[in-house]
Amino acid sequence: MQVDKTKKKQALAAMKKLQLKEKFVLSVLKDALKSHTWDTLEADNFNLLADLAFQRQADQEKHTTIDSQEGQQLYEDDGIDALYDHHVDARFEHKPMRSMETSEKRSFEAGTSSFCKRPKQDGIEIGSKTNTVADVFYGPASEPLRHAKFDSSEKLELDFSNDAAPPCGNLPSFNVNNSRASCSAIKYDLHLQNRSDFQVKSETDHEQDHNLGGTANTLNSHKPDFKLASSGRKLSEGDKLQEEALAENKLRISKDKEFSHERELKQINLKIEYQGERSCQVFDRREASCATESKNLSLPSVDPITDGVKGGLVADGTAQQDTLSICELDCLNGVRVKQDHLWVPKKKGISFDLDVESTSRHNPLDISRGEENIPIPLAGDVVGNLSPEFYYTSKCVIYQNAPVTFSLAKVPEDECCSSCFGDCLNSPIACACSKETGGEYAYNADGCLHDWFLRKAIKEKIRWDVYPRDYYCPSMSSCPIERLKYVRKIESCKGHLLRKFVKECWRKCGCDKRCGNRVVQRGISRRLEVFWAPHGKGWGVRTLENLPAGAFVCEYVGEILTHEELEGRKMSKSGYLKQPFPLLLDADLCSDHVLKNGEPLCLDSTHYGNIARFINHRCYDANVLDIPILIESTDRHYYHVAYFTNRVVEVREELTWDYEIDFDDKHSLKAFQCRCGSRFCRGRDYKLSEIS
Ligand SMILES: C[S@@+](CC[C@H](N)C(=O)[O-])C[C@H]1O[C@@H](n2cnc3c(N)ncnc32)[C@H](O)[C@@H]1O
Repeated sequence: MQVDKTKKKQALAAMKKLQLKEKFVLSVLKDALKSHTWDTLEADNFNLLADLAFQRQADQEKHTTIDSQEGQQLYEDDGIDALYDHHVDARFEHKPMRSMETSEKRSFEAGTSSFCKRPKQDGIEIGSKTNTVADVFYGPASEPLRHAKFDSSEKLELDFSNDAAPPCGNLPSFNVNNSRASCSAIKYDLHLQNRSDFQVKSETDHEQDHNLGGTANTLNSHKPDFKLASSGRKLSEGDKLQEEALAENKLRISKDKEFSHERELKQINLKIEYQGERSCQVFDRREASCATESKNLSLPSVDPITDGVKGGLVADGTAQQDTLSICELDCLNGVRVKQDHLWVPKKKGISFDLDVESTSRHNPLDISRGEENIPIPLAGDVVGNLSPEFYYTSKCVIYQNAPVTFSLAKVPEDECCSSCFGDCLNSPIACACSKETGGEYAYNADGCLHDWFLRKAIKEKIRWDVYPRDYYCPSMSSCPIERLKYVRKIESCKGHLLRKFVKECWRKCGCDKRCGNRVVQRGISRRLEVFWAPHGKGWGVRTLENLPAGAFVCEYVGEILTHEELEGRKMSKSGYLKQPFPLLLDADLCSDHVLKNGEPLCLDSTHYGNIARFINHRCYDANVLDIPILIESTDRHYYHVAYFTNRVVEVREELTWDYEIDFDDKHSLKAFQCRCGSRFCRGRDYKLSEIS
């Protein structure tokens, strides 16, 4: 059957949105047309075609051989294969969700189908490749970062929902461009499309500022958070004007000075002008701040814009200059805001200047301060410090009492490979270090986890998710973790997942440092970046390169604490641990050996940590998995926690990990309003119930 070019183009465009390759789609289309009419294929925005394409993709993937049958046999089949097939599809976002109930199928609309690989939440495509401001300014990550790049014809889609709040909470956010060569200031006019969807059209306005070293700075994704009056509520004068301002596209945000990207001392002048005919207070200034977000981020509720306002603004359109008292604010993230003038220019509404000083100790080009093999940059699309402040360390450090000592004498001869040479992976006989994984190395020659190991580890987690009760701690109410909790009623332990460990070769082994069985100890080798994550999650981590499944991302590094010490920390400071997440080293807690108080350990990256402290949580279908790694000893009560990708992860995708939060546990300090966006989100009900 002949299909005209336009139709074919439409089909390809729709499939492209689902990240299906053109060649692949053409071949599916060719076969599909043998048994289906064009009309059925194109109905519901190519629903059937998408279905067939994903079916074909799934069939092809089924035929992919698992690379080590012997290794797989290591672990006897535990009967959860069916579950695995069901859930792995969900975890592997890039696979079709074939196992979904038909009733779950929503009508397909390119990019929103239930078969769409990227789940959506509230209409926001997670990890989507729409033009974010950062994308437009910096281009795709494969291009050198931090070059001002802006196509004034581009329309930027900015998300003014609760998502892209600047780290400094109350401050407008702006880009810092580290390129010293170019210099441009960009003015935006905000255009109101509808109440929840703004679009920002740009007008480039190149201004050279040689006085400040020619450093470029672009005002970016300003999140005014101008709340429109909710329907049903009587509009105040301010609300009305605010709505009017937005509706009339009269709001202009610009900055009029360049500044140096070095964070020690920075002066930024931002101007927000209302360009309507009517002057006076255009919007409630408190509402112009990111107040909602600041609550989530535990930022001070002080509003630098509103605080200190002296006197009111005139309502009759005549000019009046108003001065703010100096308001200095130390946001938790270290940004200090100094504001000394708020003035109302004649006829043109309001305008104000903010001077921002940053006091961060982190170098945005490498927050690791050279601790890692490769720099860990802080994405340049927002200004703000990493909060709360911490010291970057690439190796775990003992806080005080943790009984962790390593010595060569403690490593038994049969638990190392002193007679090995070079690369153990090339040795015809697997060395003693592979005993932990049944005589097979967990890593392949590319330094990634073998598929068989990865799949087992994923299954392990799924089993845990589905049958947590199978994992009750044998010691139940005497669980060493529960015993330490400062709650009146000691609850019986909800269980600890007994994990499969990987043992790496180490100093007592005869092999080379480059031996293939030494991956985690060699440190980060992939290009990663800390960025301001979408959907109000705060900072996050994304990859700047495509990662295969099983790739080592980073280790979770922090202070090694005893449980008593951790509980003490929790008690000592209200709100402590709200940001970084302490991690229990409980991968072997349920074995026969019952640990005494003080023995169970945990890692806390609040004060000392590495990039892992920025990895955000995602319920269930996160793309990285934590694997316990033994390096210096085979004593499982202290081990390294390493993150590996559990599927292919694309460049610029956010890396997420399932914190295994018990959202039902109201005592848990860990609980937060989950904004992971996963369709399997466990925290959503919690969130809704908490809000209502
Ligand atoms: C380990 S830190 C991750 C880095 C953190 N976003 C930051 O800005 O430092 C964990 C904290 O991040 C936030 N977070 C992580 N995942 C989240 C999610 N799915 N939804 C909402 N907040 C999240 C929570 O505040 C949590 O306590």
